Amino acid sequence: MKSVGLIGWRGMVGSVLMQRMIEERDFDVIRPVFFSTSQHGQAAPEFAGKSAGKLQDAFDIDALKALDIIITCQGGDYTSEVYPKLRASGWQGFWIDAASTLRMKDDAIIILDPVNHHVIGNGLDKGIKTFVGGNCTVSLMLMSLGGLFASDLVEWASVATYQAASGGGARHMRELLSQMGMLHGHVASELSNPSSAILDIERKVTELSRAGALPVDNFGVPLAGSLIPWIDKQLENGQSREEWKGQAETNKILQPAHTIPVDGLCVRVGALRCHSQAFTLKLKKDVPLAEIEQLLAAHNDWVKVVPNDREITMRELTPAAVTGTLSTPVGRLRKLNMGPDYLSAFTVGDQLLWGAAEPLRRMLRLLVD
Ligand SMILES: NC(=O)C1=CN([C@@H]2O[C@H](COP(=O)(O)OP(=O)(O)OC[C@H]3O[C@@H](n4cnc5c(N)ncnc54)[C@H](OP(=O)(O)O)[C@@H]3O)[C@@H](O)[C@H]2O)C=CC1
Ligand SMILES: N[C@@H](CC(=O)OP(=O)(O)O)C(=O)O
Repeated sequence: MKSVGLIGWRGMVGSVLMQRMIEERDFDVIRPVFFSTSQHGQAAPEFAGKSAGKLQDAFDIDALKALDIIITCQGGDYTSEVYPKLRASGWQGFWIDAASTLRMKDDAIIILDPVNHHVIGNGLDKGIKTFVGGNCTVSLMLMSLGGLFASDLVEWASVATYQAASGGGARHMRELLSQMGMLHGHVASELSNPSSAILDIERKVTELSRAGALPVDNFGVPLAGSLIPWIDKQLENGQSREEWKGQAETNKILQPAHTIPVDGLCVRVGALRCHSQAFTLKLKKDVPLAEIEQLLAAHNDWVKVVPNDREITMRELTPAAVTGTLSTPVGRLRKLNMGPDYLSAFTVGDQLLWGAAEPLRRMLRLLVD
Protein backbone atom coordinates (compact mmCIF):
# COMPACT_ATOMS: atom_id res chain seq x y z
CA MET A 1 0.00 0.00 0.00
CA LYS A 2 1.26 3.49 -0.88
CA SER A 3 2.10 5.91 1.95
CA VAL A 4 0.11 9.07 1.38
CA GLY A 5 0.84 12.30 3.27
CA LEU A 6 -2.18 14.49 3.91
CA ILE A 7 -1.46 18.16 4.56
CA GLY A 8 -4.15 20.78 5.11
CA TRP A 9 -6.71 18.08 5.97
CA ARG A 10 -8.40 20.14 8.73
CA GLY A 11 -8.85 23.30 6.64
CA MET A 12 -12.00 24.02 4.66
CA VAL A 13 -10.89 22.42 1.38
CA GLY A 14 -9.16 19.65 3.33
CA SER A 15 -12.31 18.85 5.31
CA VAL A 16 -14.31 18.48 2.11
CA LEU A 17 -11.54 16.28 0.73
CA MET A 18 -11.58 14.06 3.86
CA GLN A 19 -15.35 13.74 3.64
CA ARG A 20 -15.18 12.64 0.02
CA MET A 21 -12.30 10.23 0.72
CA ILE A 22 -14.39 8.60 3.45
CA GLU A 23 -17.44 8.37 1.16
CA GLU A 24 -15.40 6.78 -1.64
CA ARG A 25 -13.44 4.52 0.75
CA ASP A 26 -10.13 5.95 -0.42
CA PHE A 27 -8.59 5.27 3.00
CA ASP A 28 -9.03 1.52 2.37
CA VAL A 29 -6.39 1.62 -0.38
CA ILE A 30 -3.72 3.89 1.14
CA ARG A 31 -1.61 4.18 4.27
CA PRO A 32 -2.45 7.74 5.40
CA VAL A 33 0.05 9.91 7.27
CA PHE A 34 -1.39 13.16 8.61
CA PHE A 35 0.63 16.35 8.92
CA SER A 36 0.11 19.77 10.45
CA THR A 37 2.03 23.03 10.37
CA SER A 38 0.86 23.88 13.89
CA GLN A 39 -0.32 20.78 15.76
CA HIS A 40 2.35 18.09 15.22
CA GLY A 41 2.59 15.64 18.07
CA GLN A 42 -1.16 15.68 18.66
CA ALA A 43 -3.26 12.62 17.80
CA ALA A 44 -3.96 12.18 14.09
CA PRO A 45 -7.61 11.89 13.04
CA GLU A 46 -9.11 8.44 12.66
CA PHE A 47 -10.86 8.77 9.35
CA ALA A 48 -12.73 5.68 8.23
CA GLY A 49 -11.74 3.91 11.44
CA LYS A 50 -8.04 3.78 10.64
CA SER A 51 -5.67 4.90 13.37
CA ALA A 52 -2.84 7.00 11.95
CA GLY A 53 -0.77 7.66 15.07
CA LYS A 54 0.40 11.20 15.69
CA LEU A 55 0.34 14.29 13.50
CA GLN A 56 3.70 14.80 11.81
CA ASP A 57 5.45 18.12 11.29
CA ALA A 58 4.49 19.39 7.82
CA PHE A 59 7.85 21.18 7.52
CA ASP A 60 9.92 18.07 8.28
CA ILE A 61 11.51 17.26 4.91
CA ASP A 62 12.79 13.89 6.10
CA ALA A 63 9.30 12.81 7.16
CA LEU A 64 7.87 14.01 3.82
CA LYS A 65 10.62 12.22 1.87
CA ALA A 66 9.42 8.89 3.22
CA LEU A 67 6.08 9.24 1.39
CA ASP A 68 5.05 7.91 -2.01
CA ILE A 69 2.39 10.56 -2.54
CA ILE A 70 1.62 13.91 -0.90
CA ILE A 71 -1.73 15.66 -1.13
CA THR A 72 -1.76 19.22 0.12
CA CYS A 73 -4.58 21.73 0.58
CA GLN A 74 -2.48 23.79 2.95
CA GLY A 75 -2.15 26.77 0.60
CA GLY A 76 0.32 28.49 -1.68
CA ASP A 77 2.70 29.75 1.01
CA TYR A 78 3.23 26.21 2.25
CA THR A 79 3.83 24.92 -1.28
CA SER A 80 6.31 27.72 -2.02
CA GLU A 81 8.27 26.95 1.10
CA VAL A 82 8.29 23.14 1.13
CA TYR A 83 7.99 21.89 -2.46
CA PRO A 84 11.37 23.22 -3.75
CA LYS A 85 13.20 21.89 -0.69
CA LEU A 86 11.56 18.50 -1.01
CA ARG A 87 12.36 18.16 -4.72
CA ALA A 88 15.90 19.46 -4.10
CA SER A 89 16.34 16.67 -1.56
CA GLY A 90 15.86 14.18 -4.39
CA TRP A 91 12.30 13.12 -3.54
CA GLN A 92 10.69 11.43 -6.56
CA GLY A 93 7.17 10.99 -5.19
CA PHE A 94 3.89 12.37 -6.52
CA TRP A 95 2.82 15.84 -5.31
CA ILE A 96 -0.91 16.60 -5.60
CA ASP A 97 -1.78 20.19 -4.71
CA ALA A 98 -4.86 22.44 -4.44
CA ALA A 99 -2.88 25.70 -4.45
CA SER A 100 -2.25 27.68 -7.62
CA THR A 101 1.52 28.11 -7.03
CA LEU A 102 2.75 25.33 -9.33
CA ARG A 103 -0.14 25.24 -11.81
CA MET A 104 1.54 26.89 -14.76
CA LYS A 105 4.94 25.21 -14.34
CA ASP A 106 6.03 23.19 -17.37
CA ASP A 107 6.58 20.08 -15.27
CA ALA A 108 3.11 20.23 -13.66
CA ILE A 109 -0.25 19.11 -15.01
CA ILE A 110 -3.58 20.69 -14.08
CA ILE A 111 -5.84 17.81 -13.10
CA LEU A 112 -9.51 17.46 -14.06
CA ASP A 113 -9.67 13.87 -15.22
CA PRO A 114 -13.22 13.79 -16.65
CA VAL A 115 -11.98 16.53 -18.99
CA ASN A 116 -8.26 15.84 -19.53
CA HIS A 117 -7.72 12.19 -18.65
CA HIS A 118 -5.59 11.84 -21.80
CA VAL A 119 -3.36 14.78 -20.81
CA ILE A 120 -2.86 13.27 -17.35
CA GLY A 121 -2.11 9.83 -18.86
CA ASN A 122 0.45 11.31 -21.28
CA GLY A 123 2.02 13.22 -18.39
CA LEU A 124 2.36 10.09 -16.29
CA ASP A 125 3.95 8.28 -19.25
CA LYS A 126 6.47 11.11 -19.54
CA GLY A 127 7.34 10.88 -15.85
CA ILE A 128 5.49 13.98 -14.61
CA LYS A 129 5.18 13.84 -10.82
CA THR A 130 3.40 17.11 -9.97
CA PHE A 131 -0.37 17.43 -10.33
CA VAL A 132 -2.31 20.54 -9.41
CA GLY A 133 -6.06 21.17 -9.12
CA GLY A 134 -7.34 23.95 -11.37
CA ASN A 135 -8.88 27.27 -10.49
CA CYS A 136 -12.45 26.67 -9.36
CA THR A 137 -14.20 28.71 -12.07
CA VAL A 138 -12.13 27.05 -14.79
CA SER A 139 -12.72 23.52 -13.48
CA LEU A 140 -16.44 24.14 -13.03
CA MET A 141 -16.77 25.64 -16.52
CA LEU A 142 -15.06 22.63 -18.08
CA MET A 143 -17.15 20.13 -16.12
CA SER A 144 -20.33 21.81 -17.39
CA LEU A 145 -19.29 22.78 -20.92
CA GLY A 146 -16.78 19.97 -21.53
CA GLY A 147 -18.87 18.47 -24.34
CA LEU A 148 -18.47 21.55 -26.51
CA PHE A 149 -14.73 21.85 -25.89
CA ALA A 150 -14.18 18.11 -26.48
CA SER A 151 -15.96 18.42 -29.84
CA ASP A 152 -13.72 21.37 -30.75
CA LEU A 153 -16.76 23.59 -31.21
CA VAL A 154 -15.71 26.59 -29.11
CA GLU A 155 -14.08 29.45 -31.04
CA TRP A 156 -14.06 31.67 -27.94
CA ALA A 157 -15.82 32.06 -24.60
CA SER A 158 -16.81 35.23 -22.80
CA VAL A 159 -17.84 34.82 -19.17
CA ALA A 160 -19.30 36.75 -16.27
CA THR A 161 -18.84 34.94 -12.99
CA TYR A 162 -20.90 35.03 -9.80
CA GLN A 163 -18.40 33.64 -7.28
CA ALA A 164 -19.22 32.50 -3.78
CA ALA A 165 -17.61 33.73 -0.57
CA SER A 166 -15.96 30.33 0.07
CA GLY A 167 -13.52 31.02 -2.76
CA GLY A 168 -11.81 33.47 -0.44
CA GLY A 169 -11.66 30.97 2.44
CA ALA A 170 -13.47 30.16 5.67
CA ARG A 171 -13.05 33.60 7.20
CA HIS A 172 -14.70 35.22 4.18
CA MET A 173 -17.76 33.02 4.63
CA ARG A 174 -18.03 34.02 8.28
CA GLU A 175 -17.65 37.68 7.37
CA LEU A 176 -20.43 37.53 4.77
CA LEU A 177 -22.81 35.86 7.23
CA SER A 178 -21.91 38.37 9.95
CA GLN A 179 -22.60 41.24 7.57
CA MET A 180 -25.95 39.70 6.62
CA GLY A 181 -26.87 39.28 10.28
CA MET A 182 -25.96 42.86 11.16
CA LEU A 183 -27.92 44.28 8.26
CA HIS A 184 -30.96 42.22 9.19
CA GLY A 185 -30.68 43.05 12.89
CA HIS A 186 -30.53 46.76 12.08
CA VAL A 187 -34.02 46.71 10.52
CA ALA A 188 -35.58 43.67 12.19
CA SER A 189 -38.28 45.64 14.02
CA GLU A 190 -39.32 47.57 10.89
CA LEU A 191 -39.36 44.33 8.89
CA SER A 192 -41.72 42.71 11.36
CA ASN A 193 -44.17 45.55 10.79
CA PRO A 194 -45.84 44.96 7.38
CA SER A 195 -46.91 48.60 7.13
CA SER A 196 -43.37 50.04 7.46
CA ALA A 197 -42.05 51.77 4.29
CA ILE A 198 -39.60 49.63 2.34
CA LEU A 199 -37.53 52.63 1.23
CA ASP A 200 -37.03 53.64 4.87
CA ILE A 201 -35.78 50.12 5.55
CA GLU A 202 -33.48 50.24 2.52
CA ARG A 203 -32.13 53.65 3.60
CA LYS A 204 -31.25 52.34 7.06
CA VAL A 205 -29.52 49.30 5.54
CA THR A 206 -27.58 51.43 3.04
CA GLU A 207 -26.55 53.87 5.77
CA LEU A 208 -25.23 51.05 7.96
CA SER A 209 -23.43 49.52 5.01
CA ARG A 210 -21.70 52.83 4.23
CA ALA A 211 -21.01 53.76 7.86
CA GLY A 212 -17.99 51.48 8.13
CA ALA A 213 -19.72 49.49 10.86
CA LEU A 214 -19.79 46.11 9.09
CA PRO A 215 -16.86 43.69 9.45
CA VAL A 216 -14.76 43.94 6.25
CA ASP A 217 -11.34 42.63 7.32
CA ASN A 218 -11.43 39.91 4.66
CA PHE A 219 -13.39 41.31 1.72
CA GLY A 220 -12.30 44.92 2.25
CA VAL A 221 -15.81 46.24 1.56
CA PRO A 222 -19.34 45.03 2.38
CA LEU A 223 -20.50 42.06 0.29
CA ALA A 224 -23.92 41.46 1.89
CA GLY A 225 -26.52 43.36 -0.11
CA SER A 226 -23.80 44.23 -2.62
CA LEU A 227 -21.20 42.58 -4.89
CA ILE A 228 -17.51 43.04 -5.65
CA PRO A 229 -16.47 43.10 -9.33
CA TRP A 230 -12.85 42.20 -8.63
CA ILE A 231 -11.32 38.91 -7.47
CA ASP A 232 -7.62 38.40 -6.75
CA LYS A 233 -4.75 40.71 -7.73
CA GLN A 234 -4.74 43.51 -10.31
CA LEU A 235 -2.66 42.85 -13.42
CA GLU A 236 -1.07 45.53 -15.59
CA ASN A 237 -3.35 44.79 -18.56
CA GLY A 238 -6.47 45.63 -16.52
CA GLN A 239 -7.51 42.03 -15.92
CA SER A 240 -7.88 40.62 -12.44
CA ARG A 241 -5.69 37.58 -11.83
CA GLU A 242 -8.83 35.46 -11.56
CA GLU A 243 -9.83 36.62 -15.07
CA TRP A 244 -6.33 35.87 -16.37
CA LYS A 245 -6.60 32.29 -15.12
CA GLY A 246 -9.63 31.69 -17.38
CA GLN A 247 -7.68 31.46 -20.63
CA ALA A 248 -4.33 30.38 -19.21
CA GLU A 249 -5.67 27.40 -17.27
CA THR A 250 -8.36 26.34 -19.74
CA ASN A 251 -5.76 25.98 -22.44
CA LYS A 252 -3.29 24.25 -20.18
CA ILE A 253 -5.95 21.74 -19.11
CA LEU A 254 -7.19 21.03 -22.63
CA GLN A 255 -3.97 21.51 -24.58
CA PRO A 256 -5.82 22.35 -27.82
CA ALA A 257 -3.96 22.74 -31.13
CA HIS A 258 -4.66 26.51 -31.09
CA THR A 259 -5.27 28.75 -28.07
CA ILE A 260 -8.97 29.15 -27.28
CA PRO A 261 -9.60 32.77 -26.15
CA VAL A 262 -11.43 32.90 -22.81
CA ASP A 263 -12.03 36.21 -21.06
CA GLY A 264 -14.62 38.07 -19.04
CA LEU A 265 -15.39 39.60 -15.67
CA CYS A 266 -15.09 37.83 -12.32
CA VAL A 267 -17.47 39.02 -9.63
CA ARG A 268 -17.84 38.06 -5.97
CA VAL A 269 -21.48 37.71 -4.87
CA GLY A 270 -23.18 36.75 -1.62
CA ALA A 271 -23.48 33.02 -2.37
CA LEU A 272 -21.84 30.67 0.14
CA ARG A 273 -20.01 27.90 -1.75
CA CYS A 274 -21.32 27.60 -5.31
CA HIS A 275 -19.83 29.55 -8.19
CA SER A 276 -22.16 30.40 -11.07
CA GLN A 277 -21.08 31.59 -14.50
CA ALA A 278 -22.92 33.18 -17.46
CA PHE A 279 -21.30 32.46 -20.81
CA THR A 280 -21.47 33.82 -24.31
CA LEU A 281 -19.92 31.17 -26.53
CA LYS A 282 -18.90 31.73 -30.11
CA LEU A 283 -19.14 28.36 -31.79
CA LYS A 284 -17.08 27.39 -34.80
CA LYS A 285 -20.27 26.56 -36.70
CA ASP A 286 -24.04 26.60 -36.40
CA VAL A 287 -24.92 23.46 -34.47
CA PRO A 288 -28.59 22.71 -33.72
CA LEU A 289 -29.51 23.28 -30.07
CA ALA A 290 -30.68 19.68 -29.60
CA GLU A 291 -27.27 18.43 -30.74
CA ILE A 292 -25.53 20.86 -28.41
CA GLU A 293 -27.61 19.59 -25.48
CA GLN A 294 -26.77 16.01 -26.39
CA LEU A 295 -23.02 16.70 -26.59
CA LEU A 296 -23.06 18.48 -23.24
CA ALA A 297 -25.09 15.80 -21.44
CA ALA A 298 -22.97 12.93 -22.78
CA HIS A 299 -19.62 14.40 -21.74
CA ASN A 300 -19.36 13.17 -18.14
CA ASP A 301 -21.39 11.66 -15.31
CA TRP A 302 -21.87 14.91 -13.37
CA VAL A 303 -23.04 17.44 -15.95
CA LYS A 304 -26.78 17.84 -16.26
CA VAL A 305 -28.52 19.83 -18.96
CA VAL A 306 -31.29 21.91 -17.41
CA PRO A 307 -34.03 22.71 -19.95
CA ASN A 308 -34.37 26.40 -20.75
CA ASP A 309 -37.65 26.59 -18.85
CA ARG A 310 -38.40 29.14 -16.15
CA GLU A 311 -39.73 26.82 -13.45
CA ILE A 312 -37.09 24.12 -13.88
CA THR A 313 -34.28 26.69 -14.10
CA MET A 314 -35.37 28.39 -10.88
CA ARG A 315 -35.57 25.06 -9.13
CA GLU A 316 -32.40 23.38 -10.41
CA LEU A 317 -29.90 25.97 -11.65
CA THR A 318 -29.06 27.85 -8.46
CA PRO A 319 -26.36 27.71 -5.78
CA ALA A 320 -29.05 26.77 -3.23
CA ALA A 321 -29.97 23.69 -5.29
CA VAL A 322 -26.43 22.58 -6.16
CA THR A 323 -24.43 23.26 -2.97
CA GLY A 324 -22.96 20.12 -1.40
CA THR A 325 -23.46 18.00 -4.52
CA LEU A 326 -21.11 16.92 -7.31
CA SER A 327 -23.64 17.95 -9.94
CA THR A 328 -22.44 20.56 -12.45
CA PRO A 329 -25.63 21.63 -14.21
CA VAL A 330 -25.72 23.82 -17.32
CA GLY A 331 -28.80 25.60 -18.57
CA ARG A 332 -30.16 28.82 -20.13
CA LEU A 333 -28.96 27.33 -23.41
CA ARG A 334 -30.20 29.30 -26.39
CA LYS A 335 -28.96 30.87 -29.59
CA LEU A 336 -28.37 34.61 -29.19
CA ASN A 337 -29.50 37.52 -31.37
CA MET A 338 -25.91 37.92 -32.56
CA GLY A 339 -26.32 34.89 -34.85
CA PRO A 340 -26.83 31.12 -34.95
CA ASP A 341 -23.30 30.33 -33.85
CA TYR A 342 -23.59 32.41 -30.66
CA LEU A 343 -24.77 30.43 -27.66
CA SER A 344 -25.64 31.48 -24.12
CA ALA A 345 -25.13 29.13 -21.17
CA PHE A 346 -25.36 29.37 -17.39
CA THR A 347 -23.51 26.97 -15.12
CA VAL A 348 -23.48 26.32 -11.38
CA GLY A 349 -21.06 24.16 -9.38
CA ASP A 350 -19.89 23.57 -5.84
CA GLN A 351 -16.63 25.42 -5.55
CA LEU A 352 -15.25 23.18 -2.81
CA LEU A 353 -16.07 19.88 -4.54
CA TRP A 354 -15.30 19.89 -8.29
CA GLY A 355 -13.80 23.35 -7.77
CA ALA A 356 -11.18 22.16 -5.28
CA ALA A 357 -11.23 18.78 -3.49
CA GLU A 358 -12.65 16.25 -5.95
CA PRO A 359 -9.99 16.42 -8.68
CA LEU A 360 -7.32 15.80 -6.02
CA ARG A 361 -8.79 12.58 -4.64
CA ARG A 362 -9.50 11.31 -8.15
CA MET A 363 -5.84 11.87 -9.06
CA LEU A 364 -4.89 9.87 -5.99
CA ARG A 365 -7.09 7.01 -7.20
CA LEU A 366 -5.47 7.17 -10.64
CA LEU A 367 -2.11 6.65 -8.93
CA VAL A 368 -3.06 3.90 -6.48
CA ASP A 369 -5.69 1.84 -8.33
N1 LIG B 1 -10.93 28.15 -0.40
C1 LIG B 1 -11.03 27.73 -1.64
O1 LIG B 1 -12.04 27.82 -2.26
C2 LIG B 1 -9.90 27.12 -2.37
C3 LIG B 1 -8.66 27.00 -1.80
N2 LIG B 1 -7.65 26.39 -2.48
C4 LIG B 1 -6.33 26.24 -1.87
O2 LIG B 1 -6.42 25.57 -0.65
C5 LIG B 1 -5.75 26.32 0.34
C6 LIG B 1 -6.42 26.14 1.68
O3 LIG B 1 -7.68 26.76 1.63
P1 LIG B 1 -8.73 26.60 2.81
O4 LIG B 1 -9.02 25.15 3.03
O5 LIG B 1 -9.83 27.50 2.50
O6 LIG B 1 -7.85 27.15 4.07
P2 LIG B 1 -8.13 27.06 5.62
O7 LIG B 1 -7.71 28.37 6.17
O8 LIG B 1 -9.50 26.58 5.94
O9 LIG B 1 -7.10 25.94 6.14
C7 LIG B 1 -5.71 26.02 5.95
C8 LIG B 1 -4.96 25.56 7.18
O10 LIG B 1 -5.17 26.45 8.27
C9 LIG B 1 -4.79 25.79 9.48
N3 LIG B 1 -5.77 26.12 10.55
C10 LIG B 1 -5.53 27.00 11.53
N4 LIG B 1 -6.59 27.12 12.32
C11 LIG B 1 -7.55 26.31 11.85
C12 LIG B 1 -8.88 26.00 12.25
N5 LIG B 1 -9.45 26.56 13.32
N6 LIG B 1 -9.58 25.12 11.52
C13 LIG B 1 -9.04 24.54 10.45
N7 LIG B 1 -7.77 24.78 10.02
C14 LIG B 1 -7.02 25.66 10.71
C15 LIG B 1 -4.76 24.30 9.17
O11 LIG B 1 -3.39 23.91 9.08
P3 LIG B 1 -2.55 23.28 10.29
O12 LIG B 1 -3.21 22.01 10.74
O13 LIG B 1 -1.24 23.03 9.64
O14 LIG B 1 -2.53 24.33 11.36
C16 LIG B 1 -5.37 24.23 7.79
O15 LIG B 1 -4.86 23.17 7.04
C17 LIG B 1 -5.76 27.76 -0.18
O16 LIG B 1 -4.73 28.51 0.35
C18 LIG B 1 -5.66 27.57 -1.65
O17 LIG B 1 -4.30 27.45 -2.00
C19 LIG B 1 -7.86 25.90 -3.71
C20 LIG B 1 -9.05 25.97 -4.31
C21 LIG B 1 -10.17 26.61 -3.71
N1 LIG C 1 -9.89 32.40 -6.57
C1 LIG C 1 -11.05 31.55 -6.32
C2 LIG C 1 -10.68 30.38 -5.45
C3 LIG C 1 -9.67 29.51 -6.13
O1 LIG C 1 -9.87 28.40 -6.55
O2 LIG C 1 -8.50 30.08 -6.29
P1 LIG C 1 -7.19 29.44 -6.88
O3 LIG C 1 -7.16 29.67 -8.35
O4 LIG C 1 -6.11 30.21 -6.18
O5 LIG C 1 -7.20 27.99 -6.53
C4 LIG C 1 -12.10 32.40 -5.65
O6 LIG C 1 -11.71 33.31 -4.96
O7 LIG C 1 -13.27 32.13 -5.80
